[in-house]
Amino acid sequence: MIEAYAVADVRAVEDLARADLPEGELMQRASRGLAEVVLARLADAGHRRTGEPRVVVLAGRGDNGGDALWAAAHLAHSEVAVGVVTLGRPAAGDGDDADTARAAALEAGAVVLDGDDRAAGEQATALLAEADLVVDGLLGIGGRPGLRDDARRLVDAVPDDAWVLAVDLPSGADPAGESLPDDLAAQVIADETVTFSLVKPVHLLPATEAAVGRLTVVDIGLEDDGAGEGGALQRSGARPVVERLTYDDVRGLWPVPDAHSDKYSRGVVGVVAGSVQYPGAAVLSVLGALGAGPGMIRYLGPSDVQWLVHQRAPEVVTAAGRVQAWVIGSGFDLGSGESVGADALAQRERAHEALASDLPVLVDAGALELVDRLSGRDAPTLLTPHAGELARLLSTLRGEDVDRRAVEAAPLAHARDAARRTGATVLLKGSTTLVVDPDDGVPVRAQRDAPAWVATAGAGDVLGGLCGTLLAAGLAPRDAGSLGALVHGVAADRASAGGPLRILDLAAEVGPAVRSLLSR
Ligand SMILES: NC(=O)C1=CN([C@@H]2O[C@H](COP(=O)(O)OP(=O)(O)OC[C@H]3O[C@@H](n4cnc5c(N)ncnc54)[C@H](O)[C@@H]3O)[C@@H](O)[C@H]2O)[C@@H](O)CC1
Ligand SMILES: Nc1ncnc2c1ncn2[C@@H]1O[C@H](COP(=O)(O)OP(=O)(O)O)[C@@H](O)[C@H]1O
Ligand SMILES: [K+]
Repeated sequence: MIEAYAVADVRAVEDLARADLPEGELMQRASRGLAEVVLARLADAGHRRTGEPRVVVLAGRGDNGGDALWAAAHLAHSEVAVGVVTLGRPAAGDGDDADTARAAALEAGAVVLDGDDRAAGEQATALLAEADLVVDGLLGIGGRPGLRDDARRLVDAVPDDAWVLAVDLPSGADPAGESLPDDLAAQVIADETVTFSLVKPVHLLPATEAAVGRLTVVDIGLEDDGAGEGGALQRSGARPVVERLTYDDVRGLWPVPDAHSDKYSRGVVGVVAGSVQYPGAAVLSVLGALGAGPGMIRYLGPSDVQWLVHQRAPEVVTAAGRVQAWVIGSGFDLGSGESVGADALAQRERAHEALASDLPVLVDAGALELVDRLSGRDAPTLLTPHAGELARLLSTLRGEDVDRRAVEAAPLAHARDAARRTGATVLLKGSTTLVVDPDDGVPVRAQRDAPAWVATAGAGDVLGGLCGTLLAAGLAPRDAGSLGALVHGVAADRASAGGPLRILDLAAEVGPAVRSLLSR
């Protein structure tokens, strides 16, 4: 599991650690670790042009700039050609003279330019044009989202083929990971981000993760080292606010049958999905559920759709009976007004019954409009909207128009609001999928496991079925949603293998994905 801590907690942990250490020690550890990563990337050489490697370090006025400036000094000592552009007066480390790091970089042979000076600004642009690797030390966890014009001019001058390595986080990104900057161009888009001991929400949440690139964690000694006393993190009592399941977590969470299992104890999934208009969604929902290994599937829906489901999955039972969790809504066409047909009415009735039951229910797509049926529901409930569906759901809940773009600009806040208002767990789909519990104190899960090729019709239907099997096996909605998203992503990766994928292939890869994850 990867765990991220809120910025205020990170500062408290760092303060605790600093109290036991010589002045400036944490920044020295951070900058040395950072310089080592730079040296390793230069050695990788894939992104290097011919000739001697040129590193340009952008250093802002805070401690993020201090880290970058000290790293520049270490690099210059390692015979790397380093140019530094400062904006404002960079800090030089806890309690140090503000000029020490700058002087150290100069003395080690780095070219240091004052980016606030107009003439030097032009030199800085020329220096950047030749860079193989750019270290972004403009803003760290003290940064407000967005970049000022002076910083932006420098960032705009970074060549496309330079490796952009952000210190702690890409400057301009919201450290809390809550929102996109107003102007998307006003942030650094990093190839890699080097952070120090603790992962922060910016690194895992959907509004900011895409700008982070590859995440590398350098240990500066904030966590328990196993030597007995407990590290600053443990002593602070800080709890993570965001979590990400990794492949190694699957074995501990996945419901694996044993000698005492039978089809009922493993879990029967009831699927109420599809319509005469969208029959395929029923097939995909059922195949997603089957891939995850349920005890049994009951499919309820129009007889033509049942027939289609049976063509693909003869083991599906279509008679009513015992169920341990429901999956409702994929491919619904519930109709409205006078145009409601008998099939649509019957589907609506089945969905109402599922929501009125005391069984876990996964509510997808068309069934999300039955939101008024959620009030008073105590049983586990997992809503699985994409951004557009969440905007519609919130419009209904708030009684005012919520735009899809508003959801995309601040995904976590919107998912949290929907979870609070409905009392359900909300899984918001996207390239990073969020799973938000209605209880604010529970860490949010943020999964990013799928290739972008999976953004194709039907992928969500498979996900719903897959998560439904996990609910029927007894997993809580947060575990079912995040584990389901992980496995869905791995299956998509296998089906894609770097190219376009068909949804039936994705569904067929769910079982093999589980097998490979369980045998790690
Ligand atoms: N505190 C510690 O013990 C450690 C801190 N470290 C580094 O210190 C960083 C945090 O340093 P700071 O707290 O100084 O914060 P920053 O380095 O993020 O800088 C904040 C400064 O930038 C200004 N600013 C904020 N947003 C701006 C914007 N959008 N445009 C222009 N100026 C803006 C602020 O007014 C403030 O002066 C971390 O990210 C990390 O890189 C590391 O050295 C590890 C140890
Ligand atoms: N750019 C992307 N990268 C990775 N995964 C994505 C991306 N866009 C969407 N997804 C995933 O694809 C699936 C799409 O589901 P959904 O929007 O419900 O589609 P549909 O309703 O057609 O099945 C979700 O699992 C979502 O998380
Ligand atoms: K930075």
